[in-house]
Amino acid sequence: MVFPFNVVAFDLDGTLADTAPDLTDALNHVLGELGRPGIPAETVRNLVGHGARALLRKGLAVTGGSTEELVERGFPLFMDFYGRNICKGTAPYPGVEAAMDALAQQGVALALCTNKPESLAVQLIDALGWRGRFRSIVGGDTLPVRKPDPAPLFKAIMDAGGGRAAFVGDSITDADTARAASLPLVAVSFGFSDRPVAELGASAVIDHFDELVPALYQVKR
Ligand SMILES: O=C(O)COP(=O)(O)O
Ligand SMILES: [Mg+2]
Repeated sequence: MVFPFNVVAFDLDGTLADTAPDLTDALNHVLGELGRPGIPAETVRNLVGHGARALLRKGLAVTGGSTEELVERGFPLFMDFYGRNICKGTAPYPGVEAAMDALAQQGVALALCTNKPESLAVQLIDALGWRGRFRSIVGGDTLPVRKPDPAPLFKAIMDAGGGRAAFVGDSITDADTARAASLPLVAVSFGFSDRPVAELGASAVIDHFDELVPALYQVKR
């Protein structure tokens, strides 16, 4: 059977890898520098998905209040600390490399569409040894707009060669992006969603990456 998609685009944080430990360390480092208490990784999981500034803004909000001045003060500290510690506690989700191999064997091009700043996304993909797997990488600052605007997803797909495409993600941001792009979303149930994944309105939900290829056959359009 011919594979139903030419390009599969992936979100990064909470989809390909559990980045919460390193994001938490970086956020707590910055909060400490700004005189705030740290917050646990379980809370941080619910704050990721709208980019680094949004993470900082939400981290400040739950530890005493956020101002744009504090966000701007903290942002370079976050970029510096996280950049130096980006892959210490971060772990790929089980089966993700086998799933990427299976897609590549079908001739599918892999694209990355994350709200992480592009430089950090490239750095993390490099650290995970995945640079050769991705035909395109689009971050939250690659274009003037970020997810849930569909433009970054379209760019990631076109840069990867275009054609029939599906998106794989973990959060409401990804669901809104896929909807805006009129593309199918496969949602992962193990990511950073701040609400039950069943409520995202995804075309399919997977609990393990072994289910990705069958799910893509099922959602083909
Ligand atoms: O919020 C972020 O920094 C990135 O999150 P994403 O990879 O899930 O888009
Ligand atoms: Mg995500």
